Amino acid sequence: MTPTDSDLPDGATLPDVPATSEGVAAFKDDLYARFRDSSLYGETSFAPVVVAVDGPAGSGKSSVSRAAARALGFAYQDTGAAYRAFALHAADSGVDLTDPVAVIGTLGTFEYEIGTDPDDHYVRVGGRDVTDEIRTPRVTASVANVSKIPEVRAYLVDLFRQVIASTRRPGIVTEGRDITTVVAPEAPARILLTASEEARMARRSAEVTGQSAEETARQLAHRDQQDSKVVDFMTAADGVTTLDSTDLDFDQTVSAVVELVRQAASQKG
Ligand SMILES: Nc1ncnc2c1ncn2[C@@H]1O[C@H](COP(=O)(O)OP(=O)(O)OP(=O)(O)O)[C@@H](O)[C@H]1O
Ligand SMILES: Nc1ccn([C@@H]2O[C@H](COP(=O)(O)O)[C@@H](O)[C@H]2O)c(=O)n1
Repeated sequence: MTPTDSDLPDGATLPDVPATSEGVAAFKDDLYARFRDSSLYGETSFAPVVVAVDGPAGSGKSSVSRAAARALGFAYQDTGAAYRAFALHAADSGVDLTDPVAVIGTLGTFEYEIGTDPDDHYVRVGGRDVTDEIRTPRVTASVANVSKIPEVRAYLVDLFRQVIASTRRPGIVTEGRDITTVVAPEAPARILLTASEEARMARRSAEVTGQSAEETARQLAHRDQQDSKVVDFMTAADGVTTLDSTDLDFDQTVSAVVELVRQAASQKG
């Protein structure tokens, strides 16, 4: 939706929209900066700029997307958190996770909330904070049982789109496995974030304690293998830019994502 002066604080006005694409990009940067620095998010009615990020386990989707969202003044949505939270909810409901009908039956009682502020990320189910619990090996090992069920995917894809539509920031970085292809195929910036299996395993091993590097690597490879039967997140779909972070450090990877978003904004402008 085109912004108008009524979207701004009393007395503030929007500058004239410049005629060139570079001018439009600069205009948007200026606009985003205004909203990033203001408390106006609650009063805007812009369609958010969607940045879609997919990739395999350990590629840096969550950490890089969150940092990029912070740098851009955008919201951040971790969709894997919803699959994890739903797996926890279904297990806590006492159903057998290998029984799809029983699992689908628990969707009706799944009360999910996610914090999309990159500086205040939380996940709640039924009002209970499960931000840390959904990262436990028990949940990680069980999540593929629910994420492979088409009815669960359809329900969560709808939920992700609602979160995107309800953001009050100028944009939202949404990451997962099927964001570039299913959740937001029309997003102006679509990125497949990859890294070699060795790099991903080494990064994941560095953060996991209490388990051998071999076991961590085995679990990561197993999860990718299970997940890739359901969605293809190893090859970039048409129009999706591959960003290989194998030889980039964390900050370089975040900068590369931000640059891709700026390029996409200027092309659209
Ligand atoms: N370019 C990079 N260089 C070094 N470390 C990185 C880089 N990108 C990410 N990391 C680190 O790799 C680890 C895994 O990243 P992250 O958890 O964001 O991956 P992910 O793709 O979300 O994984 P999963 O799908 O399993 O949740 C983190 O410790 C993160 O800080
Ligand atoms: N778009 C997505 C996101 C996630 N999944 C499934 O959830 C699991 C956990 O995701 P993380 O990003 O937190 O690792 C993942 O292994 C997938 O099974 C998905 O299917 N689609």
